[in-house]
Amino acid sequence: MNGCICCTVRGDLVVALKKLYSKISQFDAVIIETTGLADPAPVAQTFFVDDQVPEMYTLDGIITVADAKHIISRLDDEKPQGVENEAAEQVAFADRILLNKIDLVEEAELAPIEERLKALNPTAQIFRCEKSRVDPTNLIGINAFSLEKTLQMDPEFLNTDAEHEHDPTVSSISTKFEGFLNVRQLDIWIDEIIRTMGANLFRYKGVLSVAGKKNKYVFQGVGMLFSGGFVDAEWAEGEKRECCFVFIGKNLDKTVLLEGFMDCKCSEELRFKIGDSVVVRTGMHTYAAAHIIKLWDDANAYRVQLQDEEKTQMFVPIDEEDFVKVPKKADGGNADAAWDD
Ligand SMILES: Nc1nc2c(ncn2[C@@H]2O[C@H](COP(=O)(O)OP(=O)(O)OP(=O)(O)O)[C@@H](O)[C@H]2O)c(=O)[nH]1
Repeated sequence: MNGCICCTVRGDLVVALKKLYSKISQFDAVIIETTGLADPAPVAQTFFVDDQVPEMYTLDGIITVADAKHIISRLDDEKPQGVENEAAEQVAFADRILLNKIDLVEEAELAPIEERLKALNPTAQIFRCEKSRVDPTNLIGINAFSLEKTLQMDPEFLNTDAEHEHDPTVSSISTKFEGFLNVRQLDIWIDEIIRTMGANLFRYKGVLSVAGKKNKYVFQGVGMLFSGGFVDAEWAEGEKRECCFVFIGKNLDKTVLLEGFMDCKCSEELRFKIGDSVVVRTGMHTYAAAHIIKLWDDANAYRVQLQDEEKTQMFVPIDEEDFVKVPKKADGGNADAAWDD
């Protein structure tokens, strides 16, 4: 179910664990992956305070994955009064810590990061890794969770009435629409929001239906690190083409994010056809007369050939007046004149 695993813990999670138990012969263990914003305590508590769950399952261990590039900023986050720092909680509750993405920081930065983690949790073993590649025998079947140790750290651990508050400044925004998106416009937009709000973007991801392309496009990022690309999965015949995204972060400007994403929506139908004479923007203040030679080329709306001696070819990424126009007839296709207004 959607929502916060730590808040719905006495509901959905317990029901799911009990249902799974009836199929226990078909699996070895249950791995619960919380979001980075979950409080681990109530999740772990489930294995001790429910009437039946403790007889069905043993809590083997809590593994926390820390992003080497971002963990210090998350630990330094100032939280509103009464709100726990989730990153600190997750580190403190861990039996094993994967210090992941070590390729994104200098080697010399790792030791101070580990010191910071050890200050919060002196006993958890730390594994430096990339792409979380760690021998699974270090993580599963380790019998590492200790109730005694946990109660020393958090005497209220077994108190089922304890409430926890989430940071109200952290939220998520998601939306989807049916149709197509211009991925070149998305690149421009993502660049801009990374510049303006990147530090507050904890996680963002989406699956997009790109105009002119058969394959699905997946974009995702953490903070200012964005990646996106076509994946090895085509839109199936008859499958509804749609675009969806989610942003999770702090002080999100939901209107800006929604409007920016919707601005990338486009029609697969283009205004011009192959052979049409147009005027295209070639730089900030430069324009040139051209002919359309290809539609939807490498996710760009057009490929055009300029009417210069070299017959230069270029992409026109977006089918909008700012990028490509009908030449003004009176000027006989004078490129500069097309942008006079
Ligand atoms: N450079 C680098 N990137 C990594 C590493 N590990 C994961 N990533 C990238 O980080 C992004 C998030 O990876 P996920 O494994 O989906 O992380 P997650 O936190 O479980 O993501 P969600 O649960 O989907 O929020 C992806 O783009 C990964 O390719 C790493 O060691 N180095």
